[in-house]
Amino acid sequence: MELAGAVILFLVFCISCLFLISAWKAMGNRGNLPPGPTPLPIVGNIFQVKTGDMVNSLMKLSKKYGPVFTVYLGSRRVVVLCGYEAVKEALVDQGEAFSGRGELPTFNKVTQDFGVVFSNGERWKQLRQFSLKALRNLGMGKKSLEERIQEEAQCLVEKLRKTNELPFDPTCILCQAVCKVMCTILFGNQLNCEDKEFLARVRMIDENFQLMSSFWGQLYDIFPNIAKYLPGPHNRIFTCFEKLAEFVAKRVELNQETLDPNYPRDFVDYFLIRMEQEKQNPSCEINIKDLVITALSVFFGGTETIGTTLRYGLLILLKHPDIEGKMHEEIDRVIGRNRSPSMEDRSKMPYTDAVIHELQRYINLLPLNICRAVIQDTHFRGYTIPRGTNVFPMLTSVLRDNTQFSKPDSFNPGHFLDENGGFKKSDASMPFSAGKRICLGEGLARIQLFLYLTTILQNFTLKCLLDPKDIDLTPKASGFGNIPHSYQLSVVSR
Ligand code: HEM
Repeated sequence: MELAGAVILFLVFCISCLFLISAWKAMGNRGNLPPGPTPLPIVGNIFQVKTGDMVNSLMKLSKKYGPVFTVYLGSRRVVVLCGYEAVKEALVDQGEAFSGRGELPTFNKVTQDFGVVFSNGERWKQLRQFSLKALRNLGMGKKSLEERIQEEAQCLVEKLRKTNELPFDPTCILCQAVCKVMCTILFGNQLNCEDKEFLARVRMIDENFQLMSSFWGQLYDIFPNIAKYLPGPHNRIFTCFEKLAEFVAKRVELNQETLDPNYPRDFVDYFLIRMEQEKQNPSCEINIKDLVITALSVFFGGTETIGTTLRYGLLILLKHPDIEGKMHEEIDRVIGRNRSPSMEDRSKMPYTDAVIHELQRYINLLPLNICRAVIQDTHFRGYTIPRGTNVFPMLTSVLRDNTQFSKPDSFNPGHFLDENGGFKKSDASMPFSAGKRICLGEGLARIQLFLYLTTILQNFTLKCLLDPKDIDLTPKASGFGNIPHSYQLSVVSR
């Protein structure tokens, strides 16, 4: 018996060794892939790409291997692109080849490959076209939507006034304002935004963005097949996403029940009508799950990105009161104190415009971008990247590229001003990414950032409990997103 046991153990050992060696060989067989550190079986480049510090580890590796290199996150092969030139060449010059969406396991557990953000192929093309058309019909870039945001900006001012110049954490107030606008776009005006369930969902959006960017979120994104068995805060991500998906699915059902095809009220209505029109079209691949997941992605993606940019932005302005002062001066001169800021004002406000561009550059909200994939075998800078390979077109390396910005690590609105104080564009300013999958909400985000920030500063001066020199602008977590440290501020009426 003992001998039989030893033989079995020996066989298991031999088979495991063979498996590990063949896995190692397969990973080591680079073909004509870009260079990179040698991976270990199963855990890949665990010693080079540090969980919890993915962004910095990848930037360090680019110093050794150059602007295009390969790493293994567990057993997933990822080609990393660094610097404006490499990212632009891939996403813009070879836009079609790099237009696939790669994996983001923390999201994929809920979305699978449904919805506009994570679908691929013909289904993605149709979803993107559907979504853009619906947003345009709803007035993206038109006066009606601008008026809705102006109205919300005034509500925000009222709420800020009620703080009576006492210190508060701005996270919820800002997130709520943005979320209300996103809800009007997606679900019309029927939603009661003071409702407890709605407010709980708003908190979940922020909580999830923080969790996804934390050590645990990164651990799950690198080793989903191991992390799914581990207890830990990452499991909360899926509870929150499921609750958010339930909330959105309920709203979609309500829209279905009350739909009048002649009077579409919101994004969901436009989508439902288009789905009905395409019912007989055999090449239409879109179904109700695509609508729910698209609405969930826009609800989550739209709210959290703008909310965090505003929160981080106010913290940066607290550290730079001189810059806030110059914005006050421009707002007073161009808009005055007696009317609401509007998008027409922006072209007359080069300083404010430059500050907002610089805020987005410096905050660098999604440093890794959202993972892409190549949709065919792709020749790139002398290498061959096999079809389906995941790609990180690192936005951090573009927004902090020292060939494009004179002082990339400092906050300096001068990056976007010419010698006469006029606004100066920069091709490397791509917080919304570039190419065929460029952020669908760029226009909407730019309107909201401009209107909220100018309306806040038209009415208030920002005050902090700390001395500006003690304010820490480094992110408290940097993974999927860059998350600012928690802080309190007070707003003093002007
Ligand atoms: C400050 C605000 C925002 C930032 C920094 C931002 C950034 C990004 C980035 C970097 C991507 C990935 C693009 C790529 O794959 O190359 C993206 C995709 C996307 N964003 Fe945004 N975003 C913002 C606001 C919004 C808003 C308000 C919406 C809602 C309409 C939105 C909807 C989307 C969608 C649907 C995609 C997926 C597009 C696709 O795969 O075709 N985003 N965003």
